[in-house]
Amino acid sequence: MAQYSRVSGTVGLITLLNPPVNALSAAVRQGIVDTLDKALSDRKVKSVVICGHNGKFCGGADIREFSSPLTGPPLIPLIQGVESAAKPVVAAIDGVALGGGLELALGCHYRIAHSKARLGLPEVHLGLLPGAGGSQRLPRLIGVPAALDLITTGRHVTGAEALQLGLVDKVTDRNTVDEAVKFALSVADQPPNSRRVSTFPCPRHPDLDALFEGAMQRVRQRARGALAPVACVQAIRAAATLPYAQGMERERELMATLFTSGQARAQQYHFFAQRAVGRWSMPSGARWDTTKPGAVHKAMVIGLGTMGRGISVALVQAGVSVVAMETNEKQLMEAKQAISSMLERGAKRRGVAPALDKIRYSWNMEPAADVDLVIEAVFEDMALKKKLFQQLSALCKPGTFLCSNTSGLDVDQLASETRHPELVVGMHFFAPAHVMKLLEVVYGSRSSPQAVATAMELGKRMGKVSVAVGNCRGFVGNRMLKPYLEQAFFLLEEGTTPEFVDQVLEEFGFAMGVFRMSDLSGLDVGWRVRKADGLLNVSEGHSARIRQGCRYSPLGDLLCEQGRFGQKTGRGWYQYDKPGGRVAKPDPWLHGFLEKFRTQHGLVAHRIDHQEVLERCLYALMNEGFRILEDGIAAGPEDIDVIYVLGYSWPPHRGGPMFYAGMVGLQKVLERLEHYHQEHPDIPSLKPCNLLRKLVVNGSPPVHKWREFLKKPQSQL
Ligand SMILES: CCCCCCCC/C=C\C=C\CC(=O)SCCNC(=O)CCNC(=O)[C@H](O)C(C)(C)COP(=O)(O)OP(=O)(O)OC[C@H]1O[C@@H](n2cnc3c(N)ncnc32)[C@H](O)[C@@H]1OP(=O)(O)O
Repeated sequence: MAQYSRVSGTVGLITLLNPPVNALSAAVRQGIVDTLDKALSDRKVKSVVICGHNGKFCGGADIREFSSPLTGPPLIPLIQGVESAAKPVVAAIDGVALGGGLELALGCHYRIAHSKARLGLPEVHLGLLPGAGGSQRLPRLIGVPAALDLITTGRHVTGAEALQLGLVDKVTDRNTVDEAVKFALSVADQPPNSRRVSTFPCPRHPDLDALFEGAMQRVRQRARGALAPVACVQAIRAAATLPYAQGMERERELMATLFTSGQARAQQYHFFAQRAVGRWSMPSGARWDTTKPGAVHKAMVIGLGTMGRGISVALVQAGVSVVAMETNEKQLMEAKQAISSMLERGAKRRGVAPALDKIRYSWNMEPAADVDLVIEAVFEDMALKKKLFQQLSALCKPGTFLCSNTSGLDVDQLASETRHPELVVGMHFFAPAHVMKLLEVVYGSRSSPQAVATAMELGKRMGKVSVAVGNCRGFVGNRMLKPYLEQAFFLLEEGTTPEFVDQVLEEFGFAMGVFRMSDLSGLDVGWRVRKADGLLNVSEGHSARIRQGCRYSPLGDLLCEQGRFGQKTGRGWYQYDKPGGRVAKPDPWLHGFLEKFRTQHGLVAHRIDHQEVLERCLYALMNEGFRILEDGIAAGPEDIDVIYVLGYSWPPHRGGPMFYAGMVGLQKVLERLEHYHQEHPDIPSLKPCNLLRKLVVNGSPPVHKWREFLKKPQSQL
């Protein structure tokens, strides 16, 4: 709804009221229509101010309403009504003006913003475009290049940046509504005719064709296969080349296509899933809303390789005092330099001073005695980590939380080395740790709810989306990666090439195919893990393609034995011009090696098509996702999907692997897995999981209903 009052004698004040973000629900839209009508028909009112309740202008259209038929006044004519008002209308922008909220402000004749307010058109992240005139008004107001940037990236700008762009008329650090009312009094006698943005000509640009071609190329590269960014560019092109009314018609057509697309559904699901994962629970019944996190003022990071450095930066930027520790003095100095420059670069980007005084460096563990939380990020070696946890347990003050950045080792084993296993949790960051938004918080069988709440809260402070998951090998993300990688290797053995597999996966929407990605992260990483798991030993009398009773591909190991570790050595699944080179080129040596391997193992290469590559890689991964749900390692499909989109570059417009399984159809996924498992009975990851069968038997319910079919995990406390 919207509240109405008359202030300062002649200003009609409309306040949008729909906590928490004053989204434009049907009731709010109706409220705006009614109150605007009141203001315009009140002869005492000379000008109008629109603001939002509780310091937030408006978070946009109410996304929850997108899945039901439209009720209440539609937004486009509503904004048109604001713009065509005969009395000046001023938007008082506090907090946020996003999506439909900013479009409403663009319909106002003046915009006054708080310097710290955030403005933006983030519809592209919901699979949409600014479809209430935003794609037509914004370029007319701030020019085509700036509009292309804001609309296709969906990025938010501060009030201060908005002033520079010409998006707002005035910025204030005082009370925005008071300033807007003063402003409204000052323009009360000025007819708003010349202030209607829809009547502005779109600023000219010397080479529109080149500009749009460049923009189209960029959006296609950034989000392969996503419809919304392309439609955004097309709509802005209409603004630049057509009269307003025709541009609006084009915007409507494009929006109608997007609105009903599976991609929009997937991205809106992802929006709510990111928020849903914050409402975590544990098998013991402990929950996010009944558990108080511990206070973390001071933390210690142990091990300053790439991960430890990024974690230190993320903590400092979140306002936590950090002791960064590394035993080797030379490495400590190198890390100090790297961390300082990361902090400086980050501060420059955010327009603040770098908080270099928030971090100090140590080559011994003594400072651990005085911190609230420790995150170890040492080499992925269980023996080393165990020793460290023993030492920490003896050194730290009572109540210090002990966290491991392990990407897959057993958190319970680490906890068992300490006097207080309840204080131990996994905090699995993703590289680069100060940039990537995902954090897997891993609870062991003895982790206390408070330890989990503390890690979850700390993740939030660092700007991350934290997902609480149970303890198992690889947790959620890396556990699911295993069958995916495995299939890719098997497909090479059976006849295809790394280039073809990567092409198929990149066409699906991954930024990088599995082999390109493996070259980037280093083939030796997986090799070391397989070695530790005893997988490199061939049992006597057995084929090299069978290990521990299952089909195994030694291809990755054979490349590592040749010193081919990927980009860093200039050779991997591809060749590079030099060690550290980034441009992957097909490698004839590798093709010859694959042929030799097949001959050696009596394999006859056969033609593998696009469908088989995609299905075997993705369905094996999804199947593991169903197993993870069945095992209670993830509480729901949203947790898995958020992990995959934010941590493993799963394309957001496909929602995440579990959502995608629902889109494909669970019945089809089951049938194809059955088919592939019949063809390859020695690959257990292709055997359809029971939960998948159960869901199919129960009519393939939509993803938000799957939790009803999951066993309630037993309390482990
Ligand atoms: C047939 C074809 C017809 C087509 C015609 C259609 C014409 C349509 C016309 C206009 C369309 C306009 C499109 C839009 O406006 S889409 C919405 C654009 N806005 C956004 O994307 C903003 C989304 N929100 C955020 O980014 C953040 O929530 C933010 C506002 C920055 C606040 O962040 P924070 O303080 O961190 O809080 P939370 O994110 O946790 O949010 C708090 C709760 O509020 C819920 N929320 C937020 N925004 C919305 C929204 N726009 N609609 C509904 N609900 C929203 C959010 O889910 C949280 O609730 P919960 O915890 O219960 O999930």
